[in-house]
Amino acid sequence: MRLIIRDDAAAVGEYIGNYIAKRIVDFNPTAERPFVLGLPTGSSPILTYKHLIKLVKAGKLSFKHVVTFNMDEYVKLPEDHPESYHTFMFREFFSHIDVSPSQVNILNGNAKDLIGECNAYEAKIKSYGGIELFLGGIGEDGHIAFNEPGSSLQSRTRIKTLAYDTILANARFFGNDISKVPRMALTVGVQTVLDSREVVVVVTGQRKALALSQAIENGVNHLWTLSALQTHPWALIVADEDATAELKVKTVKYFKSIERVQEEVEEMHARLKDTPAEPDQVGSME
Ligand SMILES: N[C@@H]1[C@@H](O)[C@H](O)[C@@H](COP(=O)(O)O)O[C@@H]1O
Repeated sequence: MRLIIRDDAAAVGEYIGNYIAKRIVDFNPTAERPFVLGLPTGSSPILTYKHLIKLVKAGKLSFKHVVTFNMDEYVKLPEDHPESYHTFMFREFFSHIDVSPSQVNILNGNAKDLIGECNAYEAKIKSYGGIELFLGGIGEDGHIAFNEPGSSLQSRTRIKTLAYDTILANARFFGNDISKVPRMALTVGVQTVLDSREVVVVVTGQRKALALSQAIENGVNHLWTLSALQTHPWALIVADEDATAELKVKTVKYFKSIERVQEEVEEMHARLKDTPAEPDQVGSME
């Protein structure tokens, strides 16, 4: 796992936006071979979405051949409710980029057969050959998507009852009236996230500091479901300084030092690419 630390939430959004854009551009998606991107809601990814929108508007990025799968949706909240995740995604992201709604997948929390809806979602992800990159956020209790504390780390898309902490945290979106916050949601499972080829998680603000330290400094633990990321071969957490408040100095120093080494390696690769090889060097450069 890698941890990248930036000064503030805006710098985190810019970093992740550029990171995802590079992945999509390098993948060179086509209609037959689309880039499959998993996406979250919440306030944390908004600055990433804003940066991606900027890149699309500047003509540097296109979502024409990107297929998206959202992490979760409330159960029995009308799709056009201002706080449904359908409304959120179109308001904050999809309506500003060149993605066709037919390429957008969001769980239907109003489906008659909720279990069937969840199974069909997993099957649809598989039909695309899995998710290339899953972007996620975390709750204050360390949940990823709506995989609340105690969730199976092998869970797949299913119905989940929300933890009281999550209901309290999300009441701010429902006029601070907890009675208006849905009690259940459909969510991808921890294993659904782990199955993607790459996972990138945005963690910003001091209120996420405890969750971040539990997720990376202690063992894999179902009470902090983000910690399952420790078992993923290609996971990246991008945090702001505030979110590192509970980390050990040693942890922060370690991840900052490997970021510097990584940068040096990338610079070296870029230099090698830019320097035309002498004929007698060609063999050794392959
Ligand atoms: N289901 C979502 C999560 O996917 C999100 O990560 C979390 C954090 O939200 P915020 O980024 O607003 O703190 O909120 C909800 O619980």
